[in-house]
Amino acid sequence: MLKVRGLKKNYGDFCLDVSLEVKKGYITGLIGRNGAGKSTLFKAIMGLVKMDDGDIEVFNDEGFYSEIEKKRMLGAVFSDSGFSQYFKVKEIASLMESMYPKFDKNGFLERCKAWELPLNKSIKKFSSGMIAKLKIIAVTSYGARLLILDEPTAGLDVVARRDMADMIREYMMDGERSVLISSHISGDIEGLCDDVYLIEDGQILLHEETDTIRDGYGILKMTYDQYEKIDKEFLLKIKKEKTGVIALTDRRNYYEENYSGIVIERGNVDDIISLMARGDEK
Ligand SMILES: Nc1ncnc2c1ncn2[C@@H]1O[C@H](COP(=O)(O)OP(=O)(O)OP(=O)(O)O)[C@@H](O)[C@H]1O
Repeated sequence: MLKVRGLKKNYGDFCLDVSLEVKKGYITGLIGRNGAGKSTLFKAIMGLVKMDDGDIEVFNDEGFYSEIEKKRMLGAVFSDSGFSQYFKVKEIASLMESMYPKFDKNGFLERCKAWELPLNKSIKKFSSGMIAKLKIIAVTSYGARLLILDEPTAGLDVVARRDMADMIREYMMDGERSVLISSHISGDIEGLCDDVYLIEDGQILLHEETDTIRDGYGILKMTYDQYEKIDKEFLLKIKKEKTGVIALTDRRNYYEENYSGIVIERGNVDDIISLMARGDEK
């Protein structure tokens, strides 16, 4: 669905250098801290930022589509752009109907009502959470086959975040669509995505299927003595602390089977990010 190869963009000291792929039927997550390069990558994919080098293929393995068709099949949500503040939801519906042949106007208005967005109020009076909801309803209403969602959960409360995740899952139901979604709230990504890229300082540090992270990765908590004796072959990163050593592995089972005296936890995406980004080589 989407292939990014060797995309490079320099902003002074910051250098983005990324390759990634989003497969058909996949929700792919991009997790990274503030300033990691998520928005720059997404804007480059949408053609809003000029790349210094690299190659981006969208829908190339899906058959032949004209450039206008490709644009209609691609939907994006950015936190710093959206509809004019002076529009009302009803006016946005009419505008989108004129722009997108496959726009589902009734479905759009129904979902706005279900999410308690007033149809006749200018969106200038909407809260940031209401605007975030409106954007996601809009982008999933015109038959786009690939969504690029840059921190779509920013500004949403816990309930609205769950609603949004449900809406994305519903959008994915036909199996022919894909989503690339960024967040620095890894909880959002963990429950939703099929695979995850971890970005730090413009570089991809890790790419894994979420099932592999859940089933294979683990955090080992050891004394210095235990660390000295342990087989380090499957340790990815370590962090030395006053009380002992914490290590990240992608072969949790191996250590569970062979080192019963060591504390081994499953670890969530946050733990893994923190060790991948801040840990040392073993
Ligand atoms: N137009 C620009 N001109 C100069 N530097 C820029 C520009 N856009 C982004 N940058 C720099 O590129 C780096 C990556 O920024 P980017 O917005 O892509 O990060 P991000 O991961 O989306 O961060 P956040 O989570 O805070 O939105 C930052 O150092 C930022 O200052």
